[in-house]
Amino acid sequence: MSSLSGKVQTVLGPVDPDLLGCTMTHEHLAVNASFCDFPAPPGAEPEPENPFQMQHMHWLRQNPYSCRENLQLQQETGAVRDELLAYRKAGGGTIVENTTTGIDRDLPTLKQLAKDTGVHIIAGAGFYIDCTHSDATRKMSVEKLTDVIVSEVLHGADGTDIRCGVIGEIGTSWPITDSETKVLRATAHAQAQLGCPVIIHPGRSPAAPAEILRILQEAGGDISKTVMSHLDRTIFDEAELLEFAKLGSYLEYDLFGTEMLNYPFHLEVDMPSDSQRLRFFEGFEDRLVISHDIHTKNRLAKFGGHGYSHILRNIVPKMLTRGITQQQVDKILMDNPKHWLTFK
Ligand SMILES: CCC(=O)NCCS(=O)(=O)O
Repeated sequence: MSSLSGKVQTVLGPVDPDLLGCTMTHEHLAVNASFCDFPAPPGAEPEPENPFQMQHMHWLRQNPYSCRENLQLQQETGAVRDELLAYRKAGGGTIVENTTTGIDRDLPTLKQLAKDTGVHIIAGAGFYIDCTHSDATRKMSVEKLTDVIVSEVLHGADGTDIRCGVIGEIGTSWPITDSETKVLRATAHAQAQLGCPVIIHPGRSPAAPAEILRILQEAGGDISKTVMSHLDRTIFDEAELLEFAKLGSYLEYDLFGTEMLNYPFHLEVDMPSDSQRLRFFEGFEDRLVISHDIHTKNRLAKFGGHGYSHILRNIVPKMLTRGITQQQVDKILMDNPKHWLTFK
């Protein structure tokens, strides 16, 4: 195991896990989400000419991926800084920033944001979904990919000495591609060396999460230190969720604040509302983590969105009125992230 054992690695260096406080396990503070560009679904109104105006807020919320400018979150560092200050005021302590290679990870900006706001920021190592892999990434062997990931954690990434504290979000499509399979195996090998946390973006099929865990496990990964993201758009059947939970990963509901009629990437999916998300929680609090996965401008407070404090300000009170106890809330927001993020 590495010298990071018993610590959490932030962009400002290793910290004692007890310092993390409330943690959002899946956010983006600076990401270029152009790869998400998607035409509005059949029947939707056309894109307004000047979309960031009050009268177009509803259109943007319903069609966030059909407006290219909306996908440039990396242009909004000032607004993100203000939001992180508000997040601290609302009781937030830590944010896991899930931007990996292929979607414009910006470690110097993350480091500056952490210094300016006092929020602990944990950066992600590794590679996103296949369509963002470069030719060089595709050509790498599992061994080479492992070396790159290990180096991003131990020495720093993107030509900086800023170190990543988690592997992921590692992106997969459905079906999982050859290049993604190699990255998953490399992720498992790197995790076995480092004893570090891993977080996965599954493809959009209920079969994807279990298949990913199978590949990781076969390659020596530690499922108990792995988060499966985006379950709120992936597994809807209660029995299927129960079966998946038995595999032992953390279960992540990370699209809080996303309420849209047509989920363009999979029109068969009915995106749950925030209230409906809470219905999946019963009995899982020992393995649950939650977040917003903000990756578009319209979700920032500056553009009329819910911002990074939505869970702390609005969802926690709703959890309490739905019979989730304060002790369970603390597990979900503090204890589970802390245990996941601590190096073995
Ligand atoms: C970069 C963030 C991202 O792509 N999130 C996608 C979320 S989901 O729509 O696939 O659930």
